[in-house]
Amino acid sequence: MPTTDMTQTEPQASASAPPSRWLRTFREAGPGSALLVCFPHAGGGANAFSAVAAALPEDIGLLAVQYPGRQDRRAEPCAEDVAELAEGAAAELVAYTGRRLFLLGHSMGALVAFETARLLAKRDVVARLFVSAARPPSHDWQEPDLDGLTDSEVVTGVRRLGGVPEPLLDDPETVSELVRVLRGDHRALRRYRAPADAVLPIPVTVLLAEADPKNSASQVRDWARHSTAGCGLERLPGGHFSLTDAASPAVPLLTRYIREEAQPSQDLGDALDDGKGAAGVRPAASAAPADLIKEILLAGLRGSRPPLSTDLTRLEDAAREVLEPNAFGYVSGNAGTGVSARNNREAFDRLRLVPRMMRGTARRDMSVCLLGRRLPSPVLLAPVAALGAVHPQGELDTVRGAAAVGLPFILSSFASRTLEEVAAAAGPEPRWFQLYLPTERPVAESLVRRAEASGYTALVVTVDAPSFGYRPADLDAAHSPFLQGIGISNYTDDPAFRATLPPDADRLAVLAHWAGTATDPALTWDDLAWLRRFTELPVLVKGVLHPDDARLALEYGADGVVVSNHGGRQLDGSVASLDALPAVRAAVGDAAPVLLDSGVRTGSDVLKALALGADAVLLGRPYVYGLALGGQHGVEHVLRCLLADLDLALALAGCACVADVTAELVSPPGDPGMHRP
Ligand SMILES: Cc1cc2nc3c(=O)[nH]c(=O)nc-3n(C[C@H](O)[C@H](O)[C@H](O)COP(=O)(O)O)c2cc1C
Repeated sequence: MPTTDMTQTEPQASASAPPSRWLRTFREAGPGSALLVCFPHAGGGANAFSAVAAALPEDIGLLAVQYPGRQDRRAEPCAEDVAELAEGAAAELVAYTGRRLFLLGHSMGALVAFETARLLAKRDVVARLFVSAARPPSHDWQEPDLDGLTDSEVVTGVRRLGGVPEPLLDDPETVSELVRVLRGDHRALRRYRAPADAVLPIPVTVLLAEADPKNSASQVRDWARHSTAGCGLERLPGGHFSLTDAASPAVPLLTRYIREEAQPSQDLGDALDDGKGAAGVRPAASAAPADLIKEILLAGLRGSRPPLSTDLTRLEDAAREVLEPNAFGYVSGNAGTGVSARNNREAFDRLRLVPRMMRGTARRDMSVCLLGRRLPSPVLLAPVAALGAVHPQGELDTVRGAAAVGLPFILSSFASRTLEEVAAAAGPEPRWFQLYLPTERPVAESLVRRAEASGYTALVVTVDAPSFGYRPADLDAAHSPFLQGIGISNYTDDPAFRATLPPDADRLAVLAHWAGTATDPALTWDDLAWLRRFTELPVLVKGVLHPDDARLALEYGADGVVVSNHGGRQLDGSVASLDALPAVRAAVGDAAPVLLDSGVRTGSDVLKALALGADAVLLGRPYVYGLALGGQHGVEHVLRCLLADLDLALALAGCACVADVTAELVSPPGDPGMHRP
């Protein structure tokens, strides 16, 4: 039960601010400066934010919303619903168009701030929404009906959460006022229902206090479903009222976000940069990938840190915090004992690089030519099914993030958005389509024709999944995103697929039919030859580990192969892709491209794969975790980090371009890490 704070002093009236019904100005902070706009909890008033205002640095202004029915608006009745509060605040915030607004809502205030941000979305004034001690709008908050409780029962709830000094709770007048306001606010809160389309185009940061009895990481994770621009979690010490405590532990964090996003000062950027152009927070179009390092460090001087770790191996743990457990199990899970996935990492870790010095690597070219097209770097995004289980914008945010960096996204057959929707989101950037050959040939043909018509420039036929692997993480939870209908969008409206269904098929019948036909355990190489005959698109065969399979793939018409053990998700005890790579490359020769995935996490991993004969690599789970943590921006962050790491690794290894990365780069004979083809 949110509580009130009726003890604090009034904000200073600002000489420049117009008289306002809804907004109290704690500090204007000068024209053009960023403004933090605070929305109080149920029972609370604008003054709840006086400690935050006092602790914020002077370059950030602070306004707090005053709801009717309390403090200087005591004479007015409390609002009937959250929408009324949001409309009041938004109507006055419009006057601040031209400033960068950061909305901060505490407890019930988070819903009001969220609805206010929705109302202001078209005006593009709100840079970020911070929500504290609050469950997502789509959740039932399960607040008690205070009209059915006695005053002393209400006060017991207030005591449990803290936030009101104990002596005030012994004062009958304060208690009666507090209970009146709380009852009014709770009526508005209980009436609130998030609209179905309640998604913001701005990033959201969730502030979660470690000892908040009302909110846990699992209860707040669905905030991610309400933003298309990414959602991150920040932890605070303390309880439900940690944000507004006198110690204000959130202030350094709020300051960092606001300074980073409130139009960085060009002068400062110029002064700090060593004369080669301003280093803003966003990358310059012409910047080398490794310039990301300079950008991050310069932004650090302005008080900001990257929103996600630059160590991509740490994103799995971070994603565990924000993903619903079944979704996390689906993405992170492996086949059986997980040894195949461990083999992948062990193979990368075992191999040693022997860098060369003094080779003039000031300018590097990471581009590669693949299937007749030049790509900016030897990295693609691996096909991953059902990305809608990870983020509401799933494949759309992924392809947008990939397009921002210029890397091709390989769309899975089992996507949660149709291949046409994804093509539209990709714009002119390259995209490939991964095909699971279904039992029904007309369905395969229809999918391929649609991919051709939608501008996909290559097909990746996955052959290591005649059935899904034995994955205890999914089985223990008796969970699969597909059973919820996530990941079958390419089929449900496909005319050839629909033609194979009985006319009266209900949802379950559609799912059962899809599950029984979407992959084909009876496939042989002849099926590849059939595919080859009816499409002009280049075809790569994914999931090859044995050199003879690589030879057969080419013999039956493939244009290249992807060495992969599916990230360790199919056959338990499988050889690592990296260990299988040299023999596959030897079998294929120089005639066709060989790509590799499974276990790639760093720039040095990419270098090792290139040194052992790969033309390019596919990145798997790291970008999926980026998607979970930050939508499109999360994907972009992961890709930019990997490319910066790779660019730097090339320089440090003495390679000016990808062609310079040869078997000579891996450790010499006699070393236990020796892996030359
Ligand atoms: C959740 C998940 C779903 C996947 N879905 C597909 C798929 O639909 N088609 C496919 O060919 N590979 C799929 N893969 C395998 C990836 O394409 C890739 O081979 C693997 O993720 C690489 O390993 P890594 O995650 O260790 O980088 C999936 C992998 C994951 C983690």
